[in-house]
Amino acid sequence: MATLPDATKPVNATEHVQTSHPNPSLQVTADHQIKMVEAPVQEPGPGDVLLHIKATGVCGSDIHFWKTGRIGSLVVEGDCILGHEAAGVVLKCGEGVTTLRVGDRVAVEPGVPCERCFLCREGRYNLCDDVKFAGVYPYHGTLQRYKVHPAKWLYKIPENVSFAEAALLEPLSVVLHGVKTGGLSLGRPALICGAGPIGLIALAAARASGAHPIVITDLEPKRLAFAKDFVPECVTYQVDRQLSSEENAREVRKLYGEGEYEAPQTVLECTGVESSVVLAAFAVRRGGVVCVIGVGRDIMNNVPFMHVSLAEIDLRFINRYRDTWPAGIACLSGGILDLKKLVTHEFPLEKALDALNVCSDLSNGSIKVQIVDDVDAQI
Ligand SMILES: NC(=O)c1ccc[n+]([C@@H]2O[C@H](COP(=O)([O-])OP(=O)(O)OC[C@H]3O[C@@H](n4cnc5c(N)ncnc54)[C@H](O)[C@@H]3O)[C@@H](O)[C@H]2O)c1
Ligand SMILES: OC[C@H](O)C(O)[C@@H](O)CO
Repeated sequence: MATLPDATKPVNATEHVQTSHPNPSLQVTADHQIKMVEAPVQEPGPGDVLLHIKATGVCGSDIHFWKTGRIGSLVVEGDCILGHEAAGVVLKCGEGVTTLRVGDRVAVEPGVPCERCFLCREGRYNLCDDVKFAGVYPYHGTLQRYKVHPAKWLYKIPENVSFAEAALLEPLSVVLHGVKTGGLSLGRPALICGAGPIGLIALAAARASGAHPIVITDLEPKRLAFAKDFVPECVTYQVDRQLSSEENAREVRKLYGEGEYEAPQTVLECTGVESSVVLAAFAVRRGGVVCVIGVGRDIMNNVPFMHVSLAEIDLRFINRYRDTWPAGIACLSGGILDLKKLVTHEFPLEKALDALNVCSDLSNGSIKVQIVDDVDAQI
């Protein structure tokens, strides 16, 4: 069998090893189709391992890549296997791998940075321009049975963390980076905007951080009902489309009390929608922090910068994560966060198309849809 020097290379059929092992995969095409395709199985190169992917969560970005073919500058220019929220089992180790063994259960950090640029050297590897991110063209993702990944970007998971939970470590990582950047703290009021998977994980993290009170917003009553069931201590606020963002912010503030001191100290914005960012800026107390986690398509021309500057609101942004898996694993394994309820739908790998369809339909109450592969995959 040929050995690949770099397992994260873009796909090139001649560099793949055909085996008799079926490897169903979910691919998106440049012309907005998704299809189940039999993919070749790669051989792990030096420093890499071959994984059996046991669980992958569907992310909103997978739906965007399918429906619109892009997220900002990330464009689907050719066939690409989707999926980046994953966990699996080590099937085979490449040359020089000393940290993992066959049979280890691992969570996947999907972005493999260059480790040479100044940002990588500063430790801000999430901003690396040369990152090879699984499931973002031209790098194949985890919605397949067999996937090669560098051992360095895999984390062993303890027995009390299931594959489904371990696949949640990726969106949890986004939130952990947001929580660190936004600075939630004990007894300080917090606001979470948006009750999708990211907002709900942020809600759980805010509660675990001791923030109090915590209000969460959304437009959808179903999502707010889910939030209330998930974290009963929270207060929910349904954003009123008839009101301006400033008026909605005034209503949100009333939920905390009358004074400026009672207003949220930190807002974690998890919608990526301009009107919600504006609401966040008006709802946060003077001198507070708005951490924008959401990434949307709005140009954000209406963010009230005069108000932001006069109130010295600290507007912060995050892009993915850096060095968050160990803390995420500790949170799940140590019972600090219980995210199991977020997985509302599960599909076998062969039915991955159905999973994406469920995820793209907001009316069915889905939160996190996962694709699991329970077969006994040998190599
Ligand atoms: N910064 C990063 O690295 C990073 C990583 C992952 C996801 N994201 C972004 O985080 C955001 C949330 O991700 P998700 O998976 O939870 O998405 P999602 O679409 O499932 O959830 C967004 C929620 O916001 C709600 N919403 C929409 N408009 C609103 C408004 N005006 N006010 C209040 N709620 C509103 C929606 O009803 C939905 O429940 C997305 O923008 C996503 O792109 C960013
Ligand atoms: O959590 C990571 C995000 O979903 C990714 O950055 C996305 O933009 C690419 O798939």
